[in-house]
Amino acid sequence: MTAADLAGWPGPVAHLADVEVRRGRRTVLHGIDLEIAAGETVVVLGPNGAGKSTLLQTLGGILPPASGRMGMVGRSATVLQDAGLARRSVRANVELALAWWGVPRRERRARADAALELLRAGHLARRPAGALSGGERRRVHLARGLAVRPELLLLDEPFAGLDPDAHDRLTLDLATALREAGTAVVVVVHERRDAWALADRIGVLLDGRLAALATPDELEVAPPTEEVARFLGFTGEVRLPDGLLLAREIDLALVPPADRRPDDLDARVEQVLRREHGRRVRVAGESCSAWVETTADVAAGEQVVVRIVGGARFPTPTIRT
Ligand SMILES: Nc1ncnc2c1ncn2[C@@H]1O[C@H](COP(=O)(O)OP(=O)(O)OP(=O)(O)O)[C@@H](O)[C@H]1O
Repeated sequence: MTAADLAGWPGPVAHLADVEVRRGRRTVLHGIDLEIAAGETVVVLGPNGAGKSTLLQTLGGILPPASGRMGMVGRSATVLQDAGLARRSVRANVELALAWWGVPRRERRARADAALELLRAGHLARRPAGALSGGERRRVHLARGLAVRPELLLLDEPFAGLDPDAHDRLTLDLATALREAGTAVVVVVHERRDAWALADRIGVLLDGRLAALATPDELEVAPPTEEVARFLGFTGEVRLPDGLLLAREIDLALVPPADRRPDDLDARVEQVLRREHGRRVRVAGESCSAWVETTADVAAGEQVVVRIVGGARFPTPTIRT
């Protein structure tokens, strides 16, 4: 099936239903339910060893499920972060991929150039592939993946190993390129901010299970479980009369004691870490233990007043010590 056959097709480009995947005798993915809609970007986040690469390999048809159902419309293309390039020009490398995918010779050059442009790598077309920086090489790989116009593009850690500026630029350019190309994509990333920058939906993979699958807005407001919330950075804990609040640094604020309200919390500053702007302050009190982002000039040992301005609420308290 080709992309043309998909026009007007309402269903997902790929779906997994109750899929289990084994590696050797170990089950590394359990009960995975996932549908990827045409044009959608699904970002997969999870700690090391959670099964992210295994999920990509399953979607790519490399690792068949041991049980469950899996369906795919058309073809998938996988872009590995450290795959090699042929010792030819950048454009020739993209054209090679197109040839391999059966694209007629007369179409290859225009499609290669368009894909390179999409990744802001048009100026690299005539460069030898061996003479690229890490960030440039990554763009060429991604252009190659987009040029073949797969029904589903699979990206495994596209930003790994880039310096912070190259990382930020590529995140932005990839988000734009994916929107313009309209290709359905599943991307594994390590950093939460990349997930938020790219995703239509985010899947959180914990210990081989899809512990959450939701839009960035939904996940930010209401992570489904404590485990997911903690993984997403809601690591501060506040004991409430009716449950537990898990909080990110920005969900709590230090307020001047004179402004104290009845719901505010008393705490003591335990640690102060400078950052480029402001400070991260570790506070602990009778009912809270958390990091708070602040511009206030506080020192370890000081008593402070903490206000709750966000966070995720859970009914059953399970404070860890
Ligand atoms: N070839 C293999 N044979 C057996 N077990 C494997 C193999 N590759 C991975 N595993 C195991 O499967 C589990 C999932 O690995 P996977 O590489 O999918 O995780 P990941 O989330 O991509 O991790 P990372 O973030 O470290 O890349 C891990 O426990 C890993 O040890």
